Amino acid sequence: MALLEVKNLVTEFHTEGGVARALDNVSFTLERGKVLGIVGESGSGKSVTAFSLMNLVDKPGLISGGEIMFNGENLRTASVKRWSQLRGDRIAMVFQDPMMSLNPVMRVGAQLAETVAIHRKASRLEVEQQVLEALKRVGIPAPAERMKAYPHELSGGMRQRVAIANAIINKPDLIIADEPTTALDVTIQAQILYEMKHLARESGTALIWITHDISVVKDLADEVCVMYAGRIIERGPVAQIINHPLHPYTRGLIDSLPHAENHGKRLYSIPGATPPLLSLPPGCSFAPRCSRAKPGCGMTPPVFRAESREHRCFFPLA
Ligand SMILES: Nc1ncnc2c1ncn2[C@@H]1O[C@H](COP(=O)(O)OP(=O)(O)OP(=O)(O)O)[C@@H](O)[C@H]1O
Repeated sequence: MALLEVKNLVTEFHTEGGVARALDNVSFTLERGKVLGIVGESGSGKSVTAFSLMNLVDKPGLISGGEIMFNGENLRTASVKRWSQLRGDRIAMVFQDPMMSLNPVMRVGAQLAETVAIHRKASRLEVEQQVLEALKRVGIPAPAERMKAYPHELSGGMRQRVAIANAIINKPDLIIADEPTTALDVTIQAQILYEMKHLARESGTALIWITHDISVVKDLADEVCVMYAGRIIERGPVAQIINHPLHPYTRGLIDSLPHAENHGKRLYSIPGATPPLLSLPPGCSFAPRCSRAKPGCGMTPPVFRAESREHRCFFPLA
């Protein structure tokens, strides 16, 4: 049994202008200990996916359809009490801004200790050992000293490491990381990516890594879902997605990456912008931006097809 099975997940926002379907029948599977990358431009639905999985979608948003099976349990019907047991223990999240999960007026050690103590009974000494261990595992130097610090006394990179330590401390089955390295400089980004992958492998934790940058998932993920306007438009093993994308949108994301051959040249960018969810075109939502689009593409939305791989395109790349 897969750790996580998401089937036809629909999340909508009921706004004054109408109902915006931010997730439209999103489905994927994640095995224990594996890394899934979710990529797409701004507004494609990546964060809404994360918040839906954590049951953190707030009004005017609502999960209105589909199933989220986690360890065989249907999370769509889980009670508030069950969610408080799961969140921070079996499923944890790391945000782009570490202060989303850290308390600014609490010392680092105390907050990590609280994350442990909420979920299990342990002596003060045992908890302290666990906190020290978690801080060490995320590469924080002099962890005994850092335990006494407040978050604002740490650098951005260190704060993010503390947030990651807070996420891993109870050895969850799943960590959802929503662009956690975007605000950090490139060397720290690379270190954190490497360490997260290592941590996940070591402890059998599955990882969902959300990013707008497809190059980030290249060395990190096992599988990738590419999202566009609330739908997964292509899904598969990372090497296949990067080396042989089937959807022109995925191709566009890859072509927008800087690499040796386009050094010094103007970088490619996909023309146009993601359409607003309240006025999606009737057919393929990427068609208005797609250089390969044919008249039929604008008629009906493409369904998910599984040919050589799963994708949503009427005329996939060879
Ligand atoms: N609170 C909200 N009210 C109304 N619509 C919302 C709300 N939150 C999200 N949406 C809709 O869901 C869409 C997807 O948002 P989401 O935050 O998931 O995008 P994203 O892919 O994570 O983008 P980014 O990389 O910029 O964070 C938005 O474009 C917006 O139309």
